[in-house]
Amino acid sequence: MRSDRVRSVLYLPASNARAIEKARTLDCDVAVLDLEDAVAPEAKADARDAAVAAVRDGGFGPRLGVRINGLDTDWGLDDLAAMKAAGATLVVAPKVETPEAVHALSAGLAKGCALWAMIETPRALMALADIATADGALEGLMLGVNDLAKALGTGASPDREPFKPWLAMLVAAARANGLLGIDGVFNRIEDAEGLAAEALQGRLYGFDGKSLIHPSQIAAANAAFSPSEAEIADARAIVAAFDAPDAEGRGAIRVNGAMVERLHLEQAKALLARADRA
Ligand SMILES: CC(C)(COP(=O)(O)OP(=O)(O)OC[C@H]1O[C@@H](n2cnc3c(N)ncnc32)[C@H](O)[C@@H]1OP(=O)(O)O)[C@@H](O)C(=O)NCCC(=O)NCCSC(=O)C[C@H](O)C(=O)O
Ligand SMILES: [Mg+2]
Repeated sequence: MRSDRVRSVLYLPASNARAIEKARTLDCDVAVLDLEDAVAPEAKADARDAAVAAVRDGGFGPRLGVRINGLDTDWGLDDLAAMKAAGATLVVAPKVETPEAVHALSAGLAKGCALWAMIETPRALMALADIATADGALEGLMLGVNDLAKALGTGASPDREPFKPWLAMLVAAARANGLLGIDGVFNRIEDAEGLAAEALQGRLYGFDGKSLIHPSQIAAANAAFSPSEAEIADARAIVAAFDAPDAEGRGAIRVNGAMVERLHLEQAKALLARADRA
């Protein structure tokens, strides 16, 4: 059965045999073999073969995806056909800008294969609502912060100030259409503190998980996107308070000094269910 747990989504170049082997041993929720920007043009065909072999051989954690090249490149259509033939169950498409692109990609996938569309150009930001409602095989939206920073001309900022509108918009588009929302990568491999803060920021904005580029980043993403002990304790207190006899017939009660309504009870139960699954 497919897992919807996407706390940690680790990219690795499909041209890197050692990384593919290593990914089979890692605790990421999703491994994404990259055929696009992490693979040089002269290595594209071999990388595609390696991705096909990896899909066929399996042995990865809960989910394995493949990021293909854009359909407007020399490699995209062959990548898509190869993934269909190999039986890939998740394809990530870079630089999706229109609902028509979602339809074209969906038409090239095997039945049951999910599609994640990368939002990483200004045109995609302007067409986000149309892309998110395109349906087809679309299961998730992924933010591509490197391409987006380049195209928008944004500067570096510790708190991702220039990205905040797009973080919120992507999550809203995902939630409005029952899609997964995956935050972008954090490039500074050695900055563990910065990664932890950015992963928590993504969680705060409502993302389901974070894109990663190195095995050392997995634990921080898994922690940030799992319910914390404090959240579990709060959720249990809300459930217990609504179970108490004096809450009967009441829509709003006081728990630990705050107003809590039945919508919070639903949230609390959902969080506890997630904690149980973790
Ligand atoms: C960034 C890297 C090139 C760094 O490589 P390197 O310095 O060689 O790594 P290490 O020596 O620290 O590696 C230690 C061991 O871990 C394995 N490893 C490294 N990275 C990965 C990985 N991503 N997945 C699996 N395993 C990995 C090494 O093989 C070592 O193993 P061992 O031999 O057992 O010690 C490199 O990390 C890397 O290539 N990362 C992924 C790059 C990538 O895929 N980029 C594409 C997506 S990023 C992007 O731009 C998203 C979006 O499009 C946007 O626009 O934002
Ligand atoms: Mg990109």
